[in-house]
Amino acid sequence: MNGGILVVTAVPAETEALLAGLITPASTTVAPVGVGPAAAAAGTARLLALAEVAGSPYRAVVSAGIGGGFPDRAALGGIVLGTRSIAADLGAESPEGFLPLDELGMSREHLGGGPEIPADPTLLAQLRAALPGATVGAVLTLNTVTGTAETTRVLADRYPDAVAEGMEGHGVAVAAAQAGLPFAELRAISNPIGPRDRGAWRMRAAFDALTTAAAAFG
Ligand SMILES: O=C(O)c1cccc(C(=O)CC[C@H]2O[C@@H](n3cnc4c(=O)[nH]cnc43)[C@H](O)[C@@H]2O)c1
Repeated sequence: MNGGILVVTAVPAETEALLAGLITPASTTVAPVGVGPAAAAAGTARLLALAEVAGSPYRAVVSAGIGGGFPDRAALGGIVLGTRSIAADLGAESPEGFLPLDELGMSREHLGGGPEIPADPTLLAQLRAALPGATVGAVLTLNTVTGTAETTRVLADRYPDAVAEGMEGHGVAVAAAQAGLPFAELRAISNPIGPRDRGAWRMRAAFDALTTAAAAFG
């Protein structure tokens, strides 16, 4: 869509939930690009490049979908807006703890967008104004869904401002950064981060929240 926003999700069900809530569908493209940061980065970069080649580049990119919420930081069925998207397992272990990619001595040109990519302030402000009930904080991107109390505690301690986790945000952010486009991340909380417990999932509430939140994209 010429000059429109590109909203990418992991799976078609998330795309459909958002499409059901758009007010002006002509100004927003919603598309599934795959699960995990690699698929999300590759799929988003391809869509951005195709639009550029067609002479109708997008003006902004949003990573949207369901996600896990840190207990007491983000409510089930609520919406989270990311202040920054963090590649929380991209780096190196050491006896002193996790070392993020930018602390491994590599030159900046090899870091892509870097292991932490901030949301565009103007785009985030627009989304916050449209979604005043949203929880705002850092969103982690992980290749592995957190499933133990220990990992939950480690991540919560390492990132005190993190409110949610997903598997795509940072990958989408890298594609947006490399295309020079504003980026933001939106997550509807489907499950608490912690010991694996399918009984605690609230998928219907999260998908309904995505549909309601879609009005923020126009
Ligand atoms: O099998 C499990 O234990 C499990 C727990 C949570 C999510 C899944 C998924 O397969 C969904 C991955 C999909 O949804 C996003 N998502 C939703 N909740 C989380 C989460 O707690 N941590 C990370 N990602 C989550 C994610 O962005 C993927 O697109 C399985």
